[in-house]
Amino acid sequence: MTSTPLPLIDLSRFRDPGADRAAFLAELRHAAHEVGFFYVVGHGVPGALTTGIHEVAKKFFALPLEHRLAIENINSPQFRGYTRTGHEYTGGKQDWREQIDIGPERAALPVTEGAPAWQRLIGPNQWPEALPELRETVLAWQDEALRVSREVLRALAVALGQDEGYFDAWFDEEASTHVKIVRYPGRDDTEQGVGAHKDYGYLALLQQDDIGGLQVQAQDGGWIDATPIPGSFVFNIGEMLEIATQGYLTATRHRVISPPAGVERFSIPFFLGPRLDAVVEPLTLPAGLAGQARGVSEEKDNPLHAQFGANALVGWLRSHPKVAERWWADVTA
Ligand SMILES: O=C(O)CCC(=O)C(=O)O
Ligand SMILES: [Fe+2]
Repeated sequence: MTSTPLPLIDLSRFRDPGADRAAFLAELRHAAHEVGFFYVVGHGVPGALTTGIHEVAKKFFALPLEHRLAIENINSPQFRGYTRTGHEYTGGKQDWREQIDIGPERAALPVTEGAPAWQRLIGPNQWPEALPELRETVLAWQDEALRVSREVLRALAVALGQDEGYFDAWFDEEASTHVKIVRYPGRDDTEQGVGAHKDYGYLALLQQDDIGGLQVQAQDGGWIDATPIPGSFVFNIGEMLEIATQGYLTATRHRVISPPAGVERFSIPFFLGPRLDAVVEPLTLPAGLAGQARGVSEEKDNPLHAQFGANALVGWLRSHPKVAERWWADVTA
């Protein structure tokens, strides 16, 4: 275990005419290239909203199991809704967390012959009737998480020598957003809260409480604690940015160690990806950076797909075998 702290980026410096923009961009580029994980402050998200979603998350997981199961994800071909503790798998091993998955609210498309399988990821969410305030709080938080992540992505585009709007072309109305509301119950027997993995979109933003447990893999293979910093979000690079930059940025592996027995941890990750139909192309890096691109990682158990819908679908199928078995047997076969 290493205790090197992750870099901290003050995002307000990106638009501040009084700030040293070149220094800001160099720091951001360094954080994203060297570590792939960094804290973001100066994001402008009201404290009332971050506190509000934490409170509503606590209320949801305190509901009787039958109310949580009323929105179980097994009802949803789109993997939306509630996952019970122990029903999610990472690296082939059971994770120890319960969660709600929420995506863009859309009607499911009619299934047509020859349509790509990932189209079936488009569809409605499941919201708990027993806790109506969850929906409005999550939607308000999701708007802010989207705003902040797109701002980070614009700053990254500039730091990579592109126009600020470079990535905007990959969004339109179909921007892929995904919110998870997670509770890690404490345990002492094994440590996997969520196993080591990479995130598959462009960027992930994480709101975590003050318990800790998130760890980031350093380039030397050691694990760095992403110790909670109040008022910050933790950001990390996903696989689509690794593909877009040919490994100048890499999707960094991370995991969560379960809190000890009797302690619970809440976290709210938000994933920003391109449109499901986007095929992410390599961007042209400035000469000074291109030489530092490490190439796209080739792992037997996790081949990366430039077609985002396919990449996302593989991730869902791997994590939720019960939903896969019920709704996706034709694809997994
Ligand atoms: O809960 C956390 O701290 C991280 C969760 C995570 O990495 C994920 O859900 O992809
Ligand atoms: Fe993750």
